[in-house]
Amino acid sequence: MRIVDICEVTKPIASPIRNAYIDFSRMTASLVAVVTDVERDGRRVVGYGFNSNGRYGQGGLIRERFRDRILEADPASLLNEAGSNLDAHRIWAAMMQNEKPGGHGERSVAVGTIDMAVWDAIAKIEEKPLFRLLAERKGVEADPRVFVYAAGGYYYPGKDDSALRKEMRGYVERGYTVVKMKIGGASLAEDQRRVEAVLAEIGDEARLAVDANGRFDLETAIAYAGMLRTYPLFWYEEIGDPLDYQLQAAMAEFYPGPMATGENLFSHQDARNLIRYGGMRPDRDWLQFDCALSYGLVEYLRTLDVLDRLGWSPSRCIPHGGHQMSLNIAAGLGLGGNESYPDLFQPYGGFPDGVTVEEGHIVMPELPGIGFEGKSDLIAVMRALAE
Ligand SMILES: O=C([O-])CC(=O)C(=O)O
Ligand SMILES: [Mg+2]
Repeated sequence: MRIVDICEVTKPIASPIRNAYIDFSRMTASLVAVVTDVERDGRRVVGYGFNSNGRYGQGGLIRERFRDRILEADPASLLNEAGSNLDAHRIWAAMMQNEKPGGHGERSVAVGTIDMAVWDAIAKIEEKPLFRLLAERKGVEADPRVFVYAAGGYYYPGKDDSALRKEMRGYVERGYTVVKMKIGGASLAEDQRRVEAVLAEIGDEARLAVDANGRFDLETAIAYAGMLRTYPLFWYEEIGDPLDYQLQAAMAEFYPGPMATGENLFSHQDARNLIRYGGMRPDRDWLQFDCALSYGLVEYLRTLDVLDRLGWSPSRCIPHGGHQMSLNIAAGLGLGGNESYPDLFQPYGGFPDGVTVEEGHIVMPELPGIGFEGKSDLIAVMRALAE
């Protein structure tokens, strides 16, 4: 049993939207295939992965460094003890040889993308949904019913309050009970008007979360907190710079409601620093680390260990990114849910065909691997890469 090839292609996921920090007019994502010599059901097992939106494709790093380290390793060194399957932890170690610690940069995105494809292959070789395999290995019960919320509410040219309300109404009609919108890309007064427009639209049918994408300095963060805390928000997300733990800690004094952050922290060490120094409150705040951006599930398992040691339940994690990999982690390891972008970043985001949102939850279908084969537009793009 061995990995015979690793293919990467960088694909556009461009759109005219913007958040408080970036626009997505040139956004790209890496799509990766890990091709094995294993056959299941008369078909070669190929694992697939891609990176989340918000960081660009990683073709350079994947092709120049990480792919070759796996392909040049002794194939037997990448298998589990029994030699019956690939071992994600050993493959991860092969990728990360000769890499210094710290200064994570974006190699974490390249490694996370390959790691996703490795786990897809492993679960396919075992002929199980990844969420079942993860629960089994951890000795816990899987729960295929996962909370999901609708992320959107971006700024884009010509978008007025009525378009924003219509977008949010669409999410509520599709079964979501929590919707998210961007703030920090306009004046405070304008954002307050937008927030009030959305709250008037959704009434008590759904809750609203807001996301500042790390835009605010302390003064602005506090000014927004004074405005936002008058509404019953689901959370106030990524208020200041992702690495400014002191700012995050200070916000607890000004914002009693739930806060969320972590999508731009890319390692278990960074996650640990957030918990140590960021003043996050385990009874109400949310952690959004996204394995596809942060060295993959092998590293995410370390992050969950760190959280456990520091008294945090996995149910406080609702990852960023809206991909099926995190849906599997949520269903298998008891996360609090997952992000979803109902109208964005297709075909990569979303659910397998036929899966619908009901009362803010989806039920995972029993598909081998991560479940990409159940999403026809996505698997068509994936198979074009490697099958
Ligand atoms: O706009 C983005 O970069 C995505 C984001 O923050 C989120 O999904 O929370
Ligand atoms: Mg965010």
